Amino acid sequence: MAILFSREQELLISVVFVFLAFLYLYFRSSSRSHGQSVLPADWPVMHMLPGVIANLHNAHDYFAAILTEAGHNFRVHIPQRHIFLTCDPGNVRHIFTTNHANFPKGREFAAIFDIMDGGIFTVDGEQWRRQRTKFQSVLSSPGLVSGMAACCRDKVENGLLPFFTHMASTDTPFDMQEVISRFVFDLAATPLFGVDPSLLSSDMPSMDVAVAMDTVMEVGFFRHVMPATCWKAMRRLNIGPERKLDAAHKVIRGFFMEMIEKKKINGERVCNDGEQEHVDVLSSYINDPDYADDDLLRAKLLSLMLGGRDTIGTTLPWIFYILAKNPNIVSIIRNELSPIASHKVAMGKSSMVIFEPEETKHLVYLKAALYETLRLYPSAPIERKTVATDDIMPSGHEVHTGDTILISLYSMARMEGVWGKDCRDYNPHRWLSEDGNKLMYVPSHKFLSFNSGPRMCPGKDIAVVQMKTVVAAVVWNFDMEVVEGQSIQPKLSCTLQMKNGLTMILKKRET
Ligand code: HEM
Repeated sequence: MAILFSREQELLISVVFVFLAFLYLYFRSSSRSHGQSVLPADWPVMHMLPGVIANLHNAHDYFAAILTEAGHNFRVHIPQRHIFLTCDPGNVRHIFTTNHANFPKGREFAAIFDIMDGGIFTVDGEQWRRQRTKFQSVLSSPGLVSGMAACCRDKVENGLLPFFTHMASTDTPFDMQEVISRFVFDLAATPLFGVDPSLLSSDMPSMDVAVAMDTVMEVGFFRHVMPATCWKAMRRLNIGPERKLDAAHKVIRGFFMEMIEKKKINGERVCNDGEQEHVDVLSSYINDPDYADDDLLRAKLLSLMLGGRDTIGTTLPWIFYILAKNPNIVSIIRNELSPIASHKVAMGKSSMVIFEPEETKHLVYLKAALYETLRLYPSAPIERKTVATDDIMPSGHEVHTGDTILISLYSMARMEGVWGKDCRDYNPHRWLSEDGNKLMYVPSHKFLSFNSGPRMCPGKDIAVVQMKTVVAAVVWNFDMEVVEGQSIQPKLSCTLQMKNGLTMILKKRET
């Protein structure tokens, strides 16, 4: 009886939320005047939830507007939750480094990403430490990182460039985000399983697993914003986004179980980049007693797959979009690539120039352009932490046990107080030393795109190598154009994918 009553109550809460959100939208659209405060009103019962929901379609810019007006920190009060929203670098250093033990991800975070529960992204404390140590030892194994770099180079030469050449020769517009999504799926899965799923191939197979992974991030965003009782009620009733997520979970589970079963039958396989063979990551995990449980193994592998796939897959379309709009920056990148390319052409290599990972290592401007993209368009635009015990932030704000802290990376990039008056401009020069020969040191609590402190991204170096390989090859061999009339905006998701994709036309360059 008690359980029934609780479900009815949860459903009622959901209906009331939706009703109030619509009501608020209606009044807002007819009442907001220019110059009015963007800070959400604190209503009885619903507190700030109606204001937050009314601006959800534009959440990241809305948070940036709030934090600009409020001075880098703001308390968001919604039913059942106290949220401290910040983009203050001093607070970030405190949360991620100085007092990081007091700011775990927390159980609610694990519940939100239940398909990954037990994987490195959702656990804290000793469980996290063990997985981090394991992953770092796998990454440090001789040949794995160079194998990942080599696999990327190989896929650029045999997958991405032939596809682009075909589209360019027929003047056909295509969705760059979808093509990159196929490419990074293969890029992340090949070293993980030792098998190339070949999503980027001429027959363009179904992307249902990649789409299911995107759904986890989209519904994850919804769960972050909604009071837990609301999304849990929807999950029990299997309605709305929760219904979509349930279907996505089934697809993901099926894919990972298939890969694990194949591995058990076929034993250790290798990722072959044509010249050398490299042992895959799954082979290093499959006989480890910490990973004996299949569900846990799946959750842990999914975390690694998302770590490599979603991040690079989100960043590359943004950089192509920005470069297509900034021909002057493309020219500077080409000037930097030119000595390497001329050498290759003089050696009589094919008309399509591929830059080896070793060759792009020292290219400073290319790296500055990548970092500038990640600054303005961080692949994880929001980080979330929980407060373990009462604390006082360097900004003077008090936070209390159980509070949620949301750190808006997207907003931090848009704060004049952090990045200067031109913070909203795309300007790779801000990363360069005066003589332009070196990259300036920027602390990770200010440039948080790869996280900061003990949980800093362990894949950063390999990610930069891979992205440089892709961007150098595309920029050198093609001119890029964004098809007019598109609305380019972030999707409502935990990653900063583009909502409507990115339709582009490429033209082969005569070099
Ligand atoms: C553009 C590329 C990348 C970006 C921007 C990026 C960013 C991040 C961020 C922000 C986190 C913290 C996430 C959180 O705890 O909420 C993270 C963690 C992590 N990343 Fe990356 N990442 C990138 C590429 C990669 C790659 C290629 C790999 C794998 C080779 C990887 C593996 C991981 C892992 C395992 C963690 C968890 C670390 C921990 O919790 O201790 N990342 N990354």
